[in-house]
Amino acid sequence: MYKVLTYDNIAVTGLERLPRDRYEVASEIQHPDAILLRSFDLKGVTIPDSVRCIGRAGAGVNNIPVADCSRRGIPVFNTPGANANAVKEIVVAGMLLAARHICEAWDFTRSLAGDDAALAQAVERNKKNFVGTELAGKTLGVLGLGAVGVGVANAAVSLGMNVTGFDPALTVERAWQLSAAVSRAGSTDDLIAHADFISLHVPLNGETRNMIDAGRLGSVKKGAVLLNFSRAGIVDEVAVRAALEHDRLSAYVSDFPTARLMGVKGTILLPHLGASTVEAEDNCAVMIADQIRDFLENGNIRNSVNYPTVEMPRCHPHRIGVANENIPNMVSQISAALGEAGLNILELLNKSRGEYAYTLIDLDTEVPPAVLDRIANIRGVLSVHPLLAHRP
Ligand SMILES: NC(=O)C1=CN([C@@H]2O[C@H](COP(=O)(O)OP(=O)(O)OC[C@H]3O[C@@H](n4cnc5c(N)ncnc54)[C@H](O)[C@@H]3O)[C@@H](O)[C@H]2O)C=CC1
Ligand SMILES: O=C(O)CCC(=O)C(=O)O
Repeated sequence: MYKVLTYDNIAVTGLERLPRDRYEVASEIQHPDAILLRSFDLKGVTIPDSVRCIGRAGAGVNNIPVADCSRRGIPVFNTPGANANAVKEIVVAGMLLAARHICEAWDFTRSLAGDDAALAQAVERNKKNFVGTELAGKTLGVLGLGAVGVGVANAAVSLGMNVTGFDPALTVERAWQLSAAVSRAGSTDDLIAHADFISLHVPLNGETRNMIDAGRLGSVKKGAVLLNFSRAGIVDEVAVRAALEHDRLSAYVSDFPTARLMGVKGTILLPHLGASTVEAEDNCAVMIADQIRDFLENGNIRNSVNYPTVEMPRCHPHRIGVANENIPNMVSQISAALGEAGLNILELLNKSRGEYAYTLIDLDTEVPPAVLDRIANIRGVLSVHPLLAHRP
């Protein structure tokens, strides 16, 4: 049986892709082969030696110690684009909440009492306090044109907004998806200085932490709206608070409430709801379950954030997967260990990505444990796993 340890709620539709006669899936389990999670912070957890892969049902992997996993030969998978539509829709909602003062207006309405005539009178007398602005004709700046950013940019174009975007590593695939009406900002600073609405869609990493800081907030258009459905750490919240208090920003719409921003005028804080739709949860769970299953059973790697894509059709019963450092002589040493044991290689696929590489090898017979040990002890080999067509 394969053992899968889950953190967070993973949609049943996805878990059902792991057949119960071959997979034990539980939130408490000894010696797991795989870990399946959403936003649970795995950084403070000791990952057992038995773990062969980690699956993130979602996009962001800042909750996973990816560098450590890489060094241990553990691929980390995510589900690119699987929840992007859900986030796109909530960002549009966020712009409307801010532009039309819907939260304050709703609070006001809920405070009313009386008969219909009294309600109508209070409504008509007070609605002037909630006059908003329309999105059409305003400029939206989208920072990060990945799965979510492109969706947000295109939706805003269809709402009549002028949209500008910036992404120094825009992929060809995303460029094809992006509306031709979206203009290219010259830089992050350029985007921030000219937008009425600024929406952040970059991953949280060393480069993006606190990228929206006091300096940048000092250059926003007065009364701009900042939307953060990416991660709290992308903004310097002390600077955001000051920008709200000095009316530099009229609103900060964020999916990540933090103590410093609670109750601050102009904040609209949501409980990390971006991907919380039935559709997104199903999409992410199905995609990640399929990916970890294909890895555990066939060694195939698809949508890993730290190892190369390596996919080889399964035509032979005996296969091993080897993760190794991307250094000279690895494949020759691995094939020598197999050859010297009298094992014949039928197919071999080796791919590298940065400092790491991964090799799939199909053989004519099963690889004995002593040979697996010998491969595991080659300097630079990080993990080696037999991939049985049918695990007992
Ligand atoms: N609130 C929620 O529930 C959700 C939040 N997210 C967050 O949104 C982020 C983006 O998600 P996706 O669009 O699916 O990821 P993605 O990987 O498709 O797109 C991220 C884009 O950001 C770009 N980028 C990276 N550094 C940049 C920089 N310094 N300046 C400009 N662009 C930069 C990348 O080139 C890439 O195109 C995730 O990393 C996650 O943190 C994602 C899904 C749900
Ligand atoms: O699983 C969730 O609800 C959070 C989704 C998210 O933040 C992501 O995909 O990066």
